[in-house]
Amino acid sequence: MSLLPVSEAQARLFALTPPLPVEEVPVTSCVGRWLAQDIAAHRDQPWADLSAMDGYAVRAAEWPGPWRVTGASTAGGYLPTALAQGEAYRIFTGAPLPPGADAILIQENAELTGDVLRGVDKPLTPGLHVRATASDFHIHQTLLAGGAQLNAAKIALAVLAGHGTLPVRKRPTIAILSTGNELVAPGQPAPPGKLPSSNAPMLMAMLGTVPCGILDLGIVPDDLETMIQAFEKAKMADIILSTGGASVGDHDLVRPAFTQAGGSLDFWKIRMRPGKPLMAGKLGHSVFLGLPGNPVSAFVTAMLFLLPLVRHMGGAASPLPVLASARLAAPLPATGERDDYLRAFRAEGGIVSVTSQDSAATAAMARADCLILRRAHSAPAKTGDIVDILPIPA
Ligand SMILES: Nc1nc2c(c(=O)[nH]1)N[C@H]1C(S)=C(S)[C@@H](COP(=O)(O)OP(=O)(O)OC[C@H]3O[C@@H](n4cnc5c(N)ncnc54)[C@H](O)[C@@H]3O)O[C@H]1N2
Ligand code: MOO
Repeated sequence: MSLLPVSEAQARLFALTPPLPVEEVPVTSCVGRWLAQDIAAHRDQPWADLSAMDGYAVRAAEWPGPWRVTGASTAGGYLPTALAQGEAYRIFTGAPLPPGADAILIQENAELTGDVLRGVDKPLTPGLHVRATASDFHIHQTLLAGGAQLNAAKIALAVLAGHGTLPVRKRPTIAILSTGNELVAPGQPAPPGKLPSSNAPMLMAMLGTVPCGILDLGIVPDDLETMIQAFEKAKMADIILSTGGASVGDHDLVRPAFTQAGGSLDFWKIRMRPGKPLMAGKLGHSVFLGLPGNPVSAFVTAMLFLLPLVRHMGGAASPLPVLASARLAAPLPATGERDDYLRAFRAEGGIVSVTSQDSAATAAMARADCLILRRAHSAPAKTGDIVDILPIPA
């Protein structure tokens, strides 16, 4: 079987399923979710000409007064009546200007004797310290595009626009199977021949950065029947995620177990290093993603396939990771048949690749804060060359 280019595999993975259905979610629970449609304003913001400062509402042309203070306007108070000539209103931040007023004399520049007000310092200009009606946004204006990811600022905007809930895509549920006879649960004794299972905790940490629900189905031994049963159980999730058993060895049973459980494989083996044995397919309504067992391979394939799949199912407009550019602090050798995703970190002099690029080298992986993408058949790279990188989310 020839190796599938990464971008083709990503496209085929997304083609296995449309984004999940839409649900209305309270604004306080929307962070990280993707909007299912454009969001328009239900109101003007500000709803009237509002004062930006504490002081006095006046006509700028009447500078420097004197004015007679005949009323007051407060945020949330009665709507002020119109200002007559020579009149000023006491006003506070966020309060509406009385009709006729066009500027705010801040109280630091005001001299008040009884109810007679005079201005000091610089003359007023119309509009000074006034937030004009709808200057932030106006009713019916489209404020947020479908597919945008909701962060704190976008949620604030939606609330001010009049929304209490927002239409977002459902979060995918993910069932994780850690395959391998050699594995023991985290923190358990690992006698010779055994190994703490680190992939599920690592993947759960990565999935903590995207909206989803996780079902850890634990360690599954390399036994065909048990593995088939594990797939049967995992079918309730939107995504079935396995690690290990993806390669060609006698104990690599994930593929046969998946197909015997009724799954249909869409692709296997990607033109990338690490991560070649990655596979994907469909089992019932679930998308199946089989990651290689080596921790570094599982990490890199999760960045390039698992997190993008969650974003795609969650309705993201741009589910793929975004490349950045960086300068190399040291040369890199030519690449071979596969795209290399080198673990690296950003230092003062540029990007430095970690000492070991072995796909089982977890200590080296833990020092990395980015991946350098070196496409297949690239010539050697020199110190100072600009390369593509994928920042690793904190
Ligand atoms: N003859 C060939 N051998 C291999 C090939 C190949 O093309 N021909 N591909 C190699 C590549 S590339 C990779 S990557 C690995 C992937 O193998 P598997 O997905 O079958 O993974 P396992 O053999 O089950 O495990 C590999 C390695 O990772 C450790 N492991 C597994 N699960 C976990 C876990 N949950 N936590 C921590 N560590 C885990 C496992 O003990 C092994 O050391 O295959 C190459 N072989
Ligand atoms: O492609 Mo494997 O993931 O190198 O180690």
